[in-house]
Order: sequence, then structure tokens, then C-alpha cells
Amino acid sequence: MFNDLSTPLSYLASRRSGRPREMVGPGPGPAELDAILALAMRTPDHGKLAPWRFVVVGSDQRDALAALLDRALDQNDPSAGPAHRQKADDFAHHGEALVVLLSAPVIPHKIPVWEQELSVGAAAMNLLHAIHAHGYVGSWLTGWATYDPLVEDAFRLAPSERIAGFFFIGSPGRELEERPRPDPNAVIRHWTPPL
Ligand SMILES: Cc1cc2nc3c(=O)[nH]c(=O)nc-3n(C[C@H](O)[C@H](O)[C@H](O)COP(=O)(O)O)c2cc1C
Repeated sequence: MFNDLSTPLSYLASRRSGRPREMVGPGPGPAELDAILALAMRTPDHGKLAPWRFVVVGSDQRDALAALLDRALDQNDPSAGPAHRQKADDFAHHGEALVVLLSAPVIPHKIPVWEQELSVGAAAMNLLHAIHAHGYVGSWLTGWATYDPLVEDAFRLAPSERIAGFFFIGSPGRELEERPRPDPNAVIRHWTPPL
């Protein structure tokens, strides 16, 4: 069983994202989404800078997002064929709710941008946890749209801001499957102090 909410440990041991293209209803309503975002903001943040922003794309705005992605392909990727365009349209319509997370570092500041970006990653993970704790599945995707100048303009990004990802939220349309996880021996080592 994935995203087993019976205890905090069982949840963490079974946490699994959903596949956006397989998401179905129900998804969170506006009040639940507010509660999810409030939890996501309880994130480690050196200097209390809140170097992240959450942009909610309303259900009634998905066609506008699709039109934006289509224009972005026209402008920046004229080689995009019908399959690529269809994929972009699907992307714009995945899930029941959509939040775009922005990295919004405070510059200049004595807290390095790297640390502020780490806080954005932490907010992203916390957002996924908050989605799952509400009984939904989330998914963190980037893809070309994340780096497209027209999309960045449309999300009103300041010059120092960047899209950290698109967070699709819904219910799993089919059973989740395990994803291979790293071998602990490959990623954990014990420090040897210098002599
Ligand atoms: C910054 C970032 C961007 C990602 N972008 C994509 C993406 O564009 N497409 C994709 O299939 N997975 C992407 N992933 C991977 C999925 O979000 C997810 O981490 C993966 O499916 C594992 O799921 P889990 O949450 O169950 O561990 C991205 C992950 C991160 C951290």
C-alpha cells in the first residue's frame, strides 16, 4: 500500500507520487488547497526569507495554460510536431489541481542563493507531503515549459525568479507502482576524519 497514512512512519516509508496523466478526481477544493499550501510553507528557511511562491492555476484556466504552451511552441520550437503539441496540451490539463512553485530568492542578501534554493526544494517536498497527507497524490514535473521565456513571462517572473516545478494534484487513476530506490550503500557513507 502506498501513501499509508496510518502513522507518520508508515506514510514516509510508503510515500509515492502519482502519474499526472493517470490522475482522476477527486482533487482538493479551494479550502483544502489553501490548507495544503499553508502546510507546505512550514518549511526550513534560513533567515525567514520565504524565497518561494506558489501560483495556483485554476481549473477554469487550464485551457489558457494550454494556449500559452501552444504559443510558446510556435515561438520557441517551430520544429514541434503534432505529437509534441498534443503532449503540451495534455500537460496543461493533467490532474484536478495545479500549483506552480517558483524560486524567488532575495538578492542581494547575506544568505546565499544556494541556501534559498535549498529551501525551495524543501518547500516542494513539503508540498508533496501536504498533498499526500490530505489523501491525494501529487507529482512534481518540470519539462521544457519550466524554462521557456514566454511561459516565464506569463507567470510574471521577476528576473531572479525561476519555475521550480509544476505540481499536479489528484487521485490515482490506477494502482501506484513501486519505483526503484537507491541502494543505501551507494549513497550513504560514514565520514573518516583526516589524520
Ligand atoms: C525538480 C524535479 C523535476 C522533475 N521533473 C520530472 C519530469 O519532468 N518528468 C518526470 O517524469 N518526472 C519528473 N520528476 C520526477 C518525479 O517528480 C518523481 O520524483 C518521480 O516520479 C519519483 O516519484 P516519488 O515521489 O514517488 O519518489 C522530477 C523530479 C524533480 C525533483
